[in-house]
Amino acid sequence: MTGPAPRRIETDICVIGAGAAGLTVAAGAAQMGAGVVLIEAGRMGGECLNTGCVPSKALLARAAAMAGTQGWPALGLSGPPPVVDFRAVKDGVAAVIAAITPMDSAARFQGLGVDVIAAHARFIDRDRVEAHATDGTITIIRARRFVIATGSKPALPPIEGLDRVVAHTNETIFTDRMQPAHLLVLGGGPVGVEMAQAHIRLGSAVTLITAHDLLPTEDPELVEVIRQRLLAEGVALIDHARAVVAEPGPGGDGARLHLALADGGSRLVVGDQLLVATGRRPVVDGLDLAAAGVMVDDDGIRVDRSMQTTNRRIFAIGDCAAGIDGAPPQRFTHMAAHQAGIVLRRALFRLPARVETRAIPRVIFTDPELARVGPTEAEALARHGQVTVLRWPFAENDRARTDGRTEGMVKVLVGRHGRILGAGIAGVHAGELLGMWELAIRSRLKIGAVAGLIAAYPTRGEASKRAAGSHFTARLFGPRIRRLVRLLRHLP
Ligand SMILES: Cc1cc2nc3c(=O)[nH]c(=O)nc-3n(C[C@H](O)[C@H](O)[C@H](O)COP(=O)(O)OP(=O)(O)OC[C@H]3O[C@@H](n4cnc5c(N)ncnc54)[C@H](O)[C@@H]3O)c2cc1C
Ligand SMILES: NC(=O)c1ccc[n+]([C@@H]2O[C@H](COP(=O)([O-])OP(=O)(O)OC[C@H]3O[C@@H](n4cnc5c(N)ncnc54)[C@H](O)[C@@H]3O)[C@@H](O)[C@H]2O)c1
Repeated sequence: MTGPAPRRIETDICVIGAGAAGLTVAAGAAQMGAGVVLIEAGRMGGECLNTGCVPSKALLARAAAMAGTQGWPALGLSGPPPVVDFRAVKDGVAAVIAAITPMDSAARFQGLGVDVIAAHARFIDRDRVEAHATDGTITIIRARRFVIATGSKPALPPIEGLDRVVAHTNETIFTDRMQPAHLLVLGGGPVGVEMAQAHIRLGSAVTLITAHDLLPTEDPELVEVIRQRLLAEGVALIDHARAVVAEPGPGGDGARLHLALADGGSRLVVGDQLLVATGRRPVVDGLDLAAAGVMVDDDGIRVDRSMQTTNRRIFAIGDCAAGIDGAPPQRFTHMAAHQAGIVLRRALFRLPARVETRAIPRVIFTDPELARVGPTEAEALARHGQVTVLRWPFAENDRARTDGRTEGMVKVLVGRHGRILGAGIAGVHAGELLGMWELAIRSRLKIGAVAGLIAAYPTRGEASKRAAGSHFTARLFGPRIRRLVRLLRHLP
C-alpha cells in the first residue's frame, strides 16, 4: 500500500531547526522577501527558550531573590525568612517560558511569510530535503540554499551503570517540580555551576563533581571569585574527580556515584537527584549529511568562516557547527544569531561575510557573574608573546561598596601600542559591563580611549575606566612628569 504523494516545494532558503540560529535566519530572510521553508521536529524556540538560557536564568533570578534575604541583617533589615515553595518556583519558570513562546511560535513565523513544517528533516541528495511529519505526511523541499541549525544535545559521559540511574540533564531538570534534598551535579562548566548555585540558594544541598578545574576554559584568577562564592554558600566542590560507576540511590531515586580522584584515591557521593552537565554533542544523526556532501568533524559540522559547509550551497550555524580554524565551537545564543546574520549576507546578497573570532563575549550567570570578551590571559600570552595585565578590584569601587558587594575585579589584557586584546570581569552584573570592552576590541581602540571616558559616579563601570587608567599610572605619577611640572611652575 502506498501513502499519498509527497508535497513538493521549491524555495529560496530551507532552514532545518527552529532554535535561536534557525529562527534568526528564517525571520530575517522572510522579512527581506525571500521564500523560506522552516522545518522543526520538536518545539519551536529550541533549547534556549525551552531547556536552556530562559529557564536557567529564570531559576537563577528566583534563587538570587532568596539569597538576597540572607543579606538582610547586614543591611539593618529583619523579618521572618521567606519559605521556598519549589513547585511555585518551577511554575514561575514555566510562566517565563510561556510568556516568550509566542515570539518563537509557528503562528508568528507564518505571519512573516515562512512556510513552517513540523517534521523531521533529512537530505535526499545535494539539493533536496525530505521532511517526515509524525502523521506520515512527507514534503520534499528543493531549495537554492539550505541552512542546518539542528543544535546540540547533552553528551553523557561513559560511566558504568549510568543508564540504570534516573539522571537529569538540562532537558528535564527545569520541569521536575520535586525539590532535591541533595542534588549531585556532574560537570563544572557553565551549566553545572549555574545550576549548583540556583539549587543551593533554593535550599537543596549540592555536591558539584568535576573532572578538571572548575570552569576550565576561563581565567583561573576570575574563576576563583566564583569558586569562593559557591563554597561560601555551601556547595560541596569535588574537582579533579571522575565518576566511574553509577548506581541508583536509596529507594531507586537519585544516584550513588563512585568517584576516581586525581590523586589516585576514590570516594562515594550520594544524592536524591543527579544532574549530568558534562558537555554537548552536535545533533547530526538522521540528517543523512553524506547524501548532501556535508562533512562532519567530532565537534560538529565542518564550516568555514562564512559558515559554509563542504557543500557550498549548504550552511551550518549555531550549536551544530564545529569550531572554526581549530577553535572550539562557540555554543551561545548570541553566536547563533551572529552566524545567522553572516548567512543572510552570504545567501541573500552574495556579499563576503566572515564570522567574528576575536571578540566573542560570554557570561556565566552565577552571582557574581563571570564575563569575558577576547582571550584569557594564558591564551593572549600564547598568541601575542607579551601582554600587559591591568586590574581594578571592585573593593575600590564606590558603587560596589554602597551595595555591599565588593568581590571580584575588572581585568584587562593590553598588547603592543596599547591595543586592547581582551577583558574579563568577575563581579555582580559583570555581563552588563562587557559591551563597552567588546566595542573597544572590535573597533581596535587603544586603552587610552577607555581611560579617557567620563564614567558616571557611582557606577560599577568606573572600575573599567580605572583599570584602563592604571595603564598610565606609572608614567603619569613618575619622575619625568614630576620634573616637567616643576619646570612649568617657573613659567609666568
Ligand atoms: C542550561 C543551558 C543554559 C544556557 N544558557 C545560555 C545563556 O545564558 N546564554 C547563551 O548565550 N547561551 C546559553 N546556552 C546555550 C544556548 O542555549 C545554545 O547555544 C543555543 O540554544 C543554540 O541554538 P541553536 O539554534 O543552534 O540550537 P537549538 O536551540 O538546539 O535548536 C535546534 C532545533 O533543531 C531541531 N532539529 C534537530 N534536528 C532536526 C531535524 N533533523 N529536523 C528538524 N528539526 C530538527 C531541534 O528540535 C531544535 O529545536 C545554554 C545552554 C544550556 C544547556
Ligand atoms: N551562560 C552561558 O552562556 C551558558 C550557560 C550554560 C551553557 N552554555 C553553553 O552550553 C555549553 C555546555 O555547557 P556544559 O556546562 O554542559 O559543558 P562544558 O563542556 O562547558 O563543561 C563540562 C564540564 O564537565 C566536566 N566533565 C566532563 N566529563 C566529566 C566526567 N566524566 N566527570 C566529571 N566531570 C566531567 C568537564 O571538566 C567540564 O568542566 C557551554 O559550553 C556553553 O556554550 C552557556
